[in-house]
Amino acid sequence: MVWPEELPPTPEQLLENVVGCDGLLTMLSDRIDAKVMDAAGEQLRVVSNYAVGFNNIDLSAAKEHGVRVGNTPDVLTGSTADLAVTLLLAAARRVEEGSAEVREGRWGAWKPAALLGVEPEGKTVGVVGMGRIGKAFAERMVRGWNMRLLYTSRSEQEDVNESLGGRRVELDQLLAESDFISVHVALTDDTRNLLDAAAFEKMKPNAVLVNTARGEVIDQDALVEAISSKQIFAAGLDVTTPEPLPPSHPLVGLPGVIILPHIGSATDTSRCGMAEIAVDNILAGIEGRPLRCEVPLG
Ligand SMILES: NC(=O)c1ccc[n+]([C@@H]2O[C@H](COP(=O)([O-])OP(=O)(O)OC[C@H]3O[C@@H](n4cnc5c(N)ncnc54)[C@H](O)[C@@H]3O)[C@@H](O)[C@H]2O)c1
Ligand SMILES: O=C(O)[C@H](O)CO
Repeated sequence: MVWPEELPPTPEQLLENVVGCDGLLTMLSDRIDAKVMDAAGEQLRVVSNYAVGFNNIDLSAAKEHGVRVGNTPDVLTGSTADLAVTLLLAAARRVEEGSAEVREGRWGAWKPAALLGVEPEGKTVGVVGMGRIGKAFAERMVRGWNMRLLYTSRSEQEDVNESLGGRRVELDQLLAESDFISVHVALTDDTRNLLDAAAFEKMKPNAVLVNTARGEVIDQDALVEAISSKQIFAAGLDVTTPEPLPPSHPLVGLPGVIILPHIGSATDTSRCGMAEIAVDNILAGIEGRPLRCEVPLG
């Protein structure tokens, strides 16, 4: 069956509707854990996530249940890196605030010091998590704006060091020296709330923070405080927790913050590429063939 509603199934609806399925094609709003796998039944062979991130799937439970897991890497790397650049520039140049002034009829006159922003040219960019999207973002910033590159990674990235002049550093150094910080780590137990109040204290007052990874990597209460107290300059977020963020949340409408509805991969090219891989993955899993893109279960 194809879920017919506009909104994703609730956890209860998911449990009811997976019964008897051989494969599940899931989205990041579907939490797939042992309960769901038990409800599906023993014939469940594959969970094919229509996303590169797979933090919504319990991999240990998948291993225990003999269920393979697929994801959709690469085809969305460029589009998501482009959106990180878009957010960086939009936050740095206060596009949201300016646009709101025009829309709401508050724009009085051109003034020399109105809506002053910060420029990336020649500054330092810090990439938190140098995976596929982190690299594509770093390439854009170093080649486009001649930036000095710092990054965190679980291992040294020789190609990044050689081709982009990158330097792998500890997170604290990245936070203290970067003018622009972009988050690209996968969400895991190690990266949840990686950027907390202590991290914001280390950042420069002119820092612009971008997150296109997962909302849970940033402590949002700490971010509200950091922006409100001008501890950092601005933030551009494609991801939040929860999604959608209620309109009453203090981050919504906070000057200096621009929030998008998780559209990093929202281009025809990326979404069609993701669909092809996700369909290939579920068919291969059901038929017992190797998945085109398989998530290792450890
Ligand atoms: N906004 C969107 O629409 C959108 C689109 C695509 C991906 N994403 C998010 O972006 C993430 C990255 O995608 P990708 O294709 O680059 O994946 P990737 O696996 O290539 O990169 C993730 C990187 O995080 C690193 N990492 C994990 N734990 C770490 C830690 N504790 N410290 C430092 N680095 C750590 C990994 O080593 C890896 O290099 C996805 O997991 C997903 O959450 C969001
Ligand atoms: O992980 C992913 O792929 C995104 O969040 C949606 O494209």
